[in-house]
Amino acid sequence: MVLVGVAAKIYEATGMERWFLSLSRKYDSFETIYKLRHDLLDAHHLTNPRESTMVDEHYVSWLKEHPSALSSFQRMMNASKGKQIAIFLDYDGTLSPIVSDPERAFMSDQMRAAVRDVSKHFPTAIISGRSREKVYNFVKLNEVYYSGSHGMDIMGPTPKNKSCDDNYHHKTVNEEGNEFIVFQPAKDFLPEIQQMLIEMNERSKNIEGVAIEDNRFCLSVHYRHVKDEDYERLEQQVESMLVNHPEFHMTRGKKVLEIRPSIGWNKGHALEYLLDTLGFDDSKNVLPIYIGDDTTDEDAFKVLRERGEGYPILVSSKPRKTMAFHSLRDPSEVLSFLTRLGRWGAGNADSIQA
Ligand SMILES: O=P(O)(O)OC[C@H]1O[C@H](O[C@H]2O[C@H](CO)[C@@H](O)[C@H](O)[C@H]2O)[C@H](O)[C@@H](O)[C@@H]1O
Repeated sequence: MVLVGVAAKIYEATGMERWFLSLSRKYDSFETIYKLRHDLLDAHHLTNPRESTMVDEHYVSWLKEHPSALSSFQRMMNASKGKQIAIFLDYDGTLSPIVSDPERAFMSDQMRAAVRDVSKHFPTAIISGRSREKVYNFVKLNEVYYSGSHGMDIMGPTPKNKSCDDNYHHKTVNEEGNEFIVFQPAKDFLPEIQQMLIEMNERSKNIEGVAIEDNRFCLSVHYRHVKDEDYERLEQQVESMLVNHPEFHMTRGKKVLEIRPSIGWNKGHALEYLLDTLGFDDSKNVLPIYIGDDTTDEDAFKVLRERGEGYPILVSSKPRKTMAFHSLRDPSEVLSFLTRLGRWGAGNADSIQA
C-alpha cells in the first residue's frame, strides 16, 4: 500500500498520468489498474496537479462514449414508445451531493419535487447503500419504492406471480395505509453484523476521524476524515476482522470501506427483483432508466446492458470506466434530467400506459 502511494506521487511529479490515462482508455486490461490508481489517489487524498488541466480534454473525449443523458433525452423518450418507463435512482452522489458528513447528505426540496413528479407518471425506486429507514428519512416520499443496504432490504410492490411465503419476505403498511412486501435476503446475518459493529468500533477507536455507519445489513467504515498515514492501519483492521467473519467481504466506495455479507446479492439483483415484482419480466414492455454515481451502481448498469434494455446513466464529472451508456455530470444535471422527465411524463405517459 505504501509503495503504491509512492507510485501515485511519482505520477504527480512526472506527468506519467497522461500516458497512463491514454493506455487505460485503449485497453480493457488496464481497467483494474486504472481503478486501483483512482482509489489510491482518492484514499491518499491526492489531487494530481496535471489532472485539472487534463480533465476537460479527457472528459470531452469520454463524453463521446458516454453522451450526456440531457442531450440524448429526446432520443431516449422516442425509444420508449409503447413501453413503460421505470426509474431507479441511487441516493448519495446522485440525488444529494457528496458532503463530508454522511449524516448531513440532505436532498434539496427541488430534487424532492422532481422525484415526486417523476413518480406520478412512472414507477420509481431508490436503490441505496444506506439503510432503508435512513434513505427514507432523507427522501421522505411515500410515492416511491425503497431498497436499502445495497439491495438487501427492499420495500416493493406485492409480486403478482411469485410466492412470498418464506422467512425472507414480510408484509408492511406505510403511513398512508398502503401495503408493501419487504424482502430481506441477508436477514440471517443480522446478529453477526451487530457483533461486527461493536468489534469495528473497538478496532478503530484509536484511529482519529473514522466514522462507522450502521446500514442494517451492511456497515460503512468512512475514512474521509482519517489522516493519510492512518489509512493503511484502518484497512488492515477491517481485513483482519474479516478473517474471523468468512461469510463477509469488503467493497470500496467514495472514501468508504463497506462490509457486506457474501450472499451474491447486489444493486443489480435488487433492480431485477423490482422489475420482476413490478410485472416487467418481459423486456419488450419496459424501458428502465437507472441513474447512479458509485462503483456499486455498476452492478445495476451491467444488468441493463445484459438484458439489452433501458438506459444505465453514470453521474460523474470525471472520465471513468463504466458499464453505463450515458452520463450526467453531477446531481444538478440529475435534477435537470428528472425535471424534464416529469414534464415529459405529464404530457405523454398516460397515453403510453393505456
Ligand atoms: O448507494 P448510495 O446511496 O450512493 O450510498 C453509498 C454510500 O453513501 C454514503 O457515503 C457517501 O456519501 C457521504 C455523504 O455525501 C460521504 O460523506 C461519503 O464519503 C460517501 O462514501 C453513505 O454514508 C454510505 O453509508 C453509503 O454506503
